[in-house]
Amino acid sequence: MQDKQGKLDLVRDSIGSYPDFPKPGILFRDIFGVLQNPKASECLFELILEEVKKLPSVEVVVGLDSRGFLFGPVIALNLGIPFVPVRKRGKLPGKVQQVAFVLEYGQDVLELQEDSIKPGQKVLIVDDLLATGGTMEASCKLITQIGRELVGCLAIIELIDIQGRKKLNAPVTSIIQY
Ligand SMILES: O=P(O)(O)OC[C@H]1O[C@H](OP(=O)(O)OP(=O)(O)O)[C@H](O)[C@@H]1O
Ligand SMILES: Nc1ncnc2[nH]cnc12
Repeated sequence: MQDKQGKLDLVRDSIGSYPDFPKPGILFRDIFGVLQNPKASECLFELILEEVKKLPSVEVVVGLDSRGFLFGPVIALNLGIPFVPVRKRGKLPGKVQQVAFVLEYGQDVLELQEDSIKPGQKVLIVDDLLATGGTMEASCKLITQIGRELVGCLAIIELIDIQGRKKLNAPVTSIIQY
């Protein structure tokens, strides 16, 4: 049984770092390095669940396309609550709500199925990484656009210098900070 600092160290040491990917000047933090190491993966999920259980009554976990899908369903399963995806444009069937958001080059659209979250349900948004916060901010807008209550945002990795959390009107939790 490892203590909290031991778990954090193992997870941090397992995150890959790739300079100049996918373009010059970006230091890419690769969460898949953690999932390739079962012990690190176990430690990460323990750390995540410890944080999530501090939040007030989460009733739905929303995961962001695509790396949020690696964590959201496991969190939801552990809490015994539904998992709902936010996807990039054109991937979800049925009636969807849309939010456009600005990326470094150009823009994209995120979508959420309208009937996926019931009125009054409290929502936690989960993604692997918070950088500019553009993706998380657009996802927060989707939740409030359909009139649902956002209780928190969880990013496994937070790039703190970029200050993406300033864009978000909900409590932000992260596990590993760079
Ligand atoms: O805070 P931001 O500046 O918005 O960046 C964070 C987002 O960027 C990455 O996703 P990406 O768009 O690369 O898509 P992917 O998860 O499908 O690889 C990451 O998984 C977050 O979703
Ligand atoms: N530096 C980074 N590493 C991995 N994913 C990212 N998404 C946005 N910035 C990123």
